Amino acid sequence: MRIQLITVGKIKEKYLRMGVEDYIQRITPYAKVEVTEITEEKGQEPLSPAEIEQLVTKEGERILRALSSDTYAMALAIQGVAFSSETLANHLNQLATYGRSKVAFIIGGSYGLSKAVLQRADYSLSFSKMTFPHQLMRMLLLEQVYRSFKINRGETYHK
Ligand SMILES: C[S@@+](CC[C@H](N)C(=O)[O-])C[C@H]1O[C@@H](n2cnc3c(N)ncnc32)[C@H](O)[C@@H]1O
Repeated sequence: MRIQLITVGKIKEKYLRMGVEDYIQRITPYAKVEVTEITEEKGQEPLSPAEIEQLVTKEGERILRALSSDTYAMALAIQGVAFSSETLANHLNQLATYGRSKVAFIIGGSYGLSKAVLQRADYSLSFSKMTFPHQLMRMLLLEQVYRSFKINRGETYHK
């Protein structure tokens, strides 16, 4: 399986960069991980709703360009569907079974994901109703993807 992680913006904190690298290394025996960092749009704060919409739309256009048409896309969105770790593991397993070998996870920037990206996504996945910073979200997601592979292989991992 090829996992593409599409994220808006870069990771600035060293400890998060190290955590992300660590989980990518751990996932590598199970899947190839490719990170696509989309340039974050900047605006003069405070932004009006129209300016936010414009900014998110521009980021969304870049995200859509980074997604190939045969990629199964999972958007990370607070308002999406909340999965258990087992459900995510099963979802990835099903995709592999049905030959969907390219899976992208998309993490938005400070203002979230555009409507076009949410419409293109095959699924919207929520990690809870809480808002997490996008840099931390990247590490949390990779940990859950790693956990999925461990669950699917029946391998032991921390509870
Ligand atoms: C700082 S958040 C954006 C907050 C923005 N107000 C929104 O409603 O999307 C940055 C990105 O992290 C991801 N994210 C943050 N919290 C999340 C959660 N609880 N579940 C799923 N994704 C989350 C989403 O992809 C979001 O676009």
